[in-house]
Amino acid sequence: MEKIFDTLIDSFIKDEVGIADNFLSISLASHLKENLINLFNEKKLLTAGIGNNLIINQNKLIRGDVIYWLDRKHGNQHENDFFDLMDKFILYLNSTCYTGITGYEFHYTLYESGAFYKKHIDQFQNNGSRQYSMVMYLNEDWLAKDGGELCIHHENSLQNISPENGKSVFFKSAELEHEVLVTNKQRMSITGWLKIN
Ligand SMILES: O=C(O)CCC(=O)C(=O)O
Ligand SMILES: [Fe+2]
Repeated sequence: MEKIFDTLIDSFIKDEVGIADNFLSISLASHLKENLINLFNEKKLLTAGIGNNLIINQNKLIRGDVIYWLDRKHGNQHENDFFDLMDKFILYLNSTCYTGITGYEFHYTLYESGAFYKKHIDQFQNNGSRQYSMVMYLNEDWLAKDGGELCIHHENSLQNISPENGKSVFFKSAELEHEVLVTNKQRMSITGWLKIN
């Protein structure tokens, strides 16, 4: 476990964007994906930032994903295994990097074919609690032609990261602009933020 945490943290320190393949075990990734598909079929995934229809329609020009927040209160075994993993990661991060993270939030995310999320940063203007962004992908056999890369806008370059099953990406929420390029296939993930409250 610690080896995979080190991979994520070391690459973050070196490159601003941490990447660890197989951060989620094959079994945890497949259970979480099954949860996500069930929630989607039950129509529980919704547009983020619900407001009136005008806002929703404006929002769709910016982001086309639908989401559902994870919660230990759901009593779902696999969701709880995921939170156990995140608790271990945060303990490790706080003890090795003195990050002082005190909380987190994570949602399931689904992009239908044709969806995207335009360039943005993850910290809200009126709330600086989000410190680190973390995305974990749930897509088996992702091919280059499927698109849907996470594109990181570094100062002088672009970095495209394909959303392959089990991969985790980790970066500072307030600093890095990024976008999700148009996906040509249904694209699933868990997205979240490590916070200081
Ligand atoms: O799914 C991704 O690769 C990134 C998603 C993202 O940027 C967000 O939800 O804020
Ligand atoms: Fe983002």
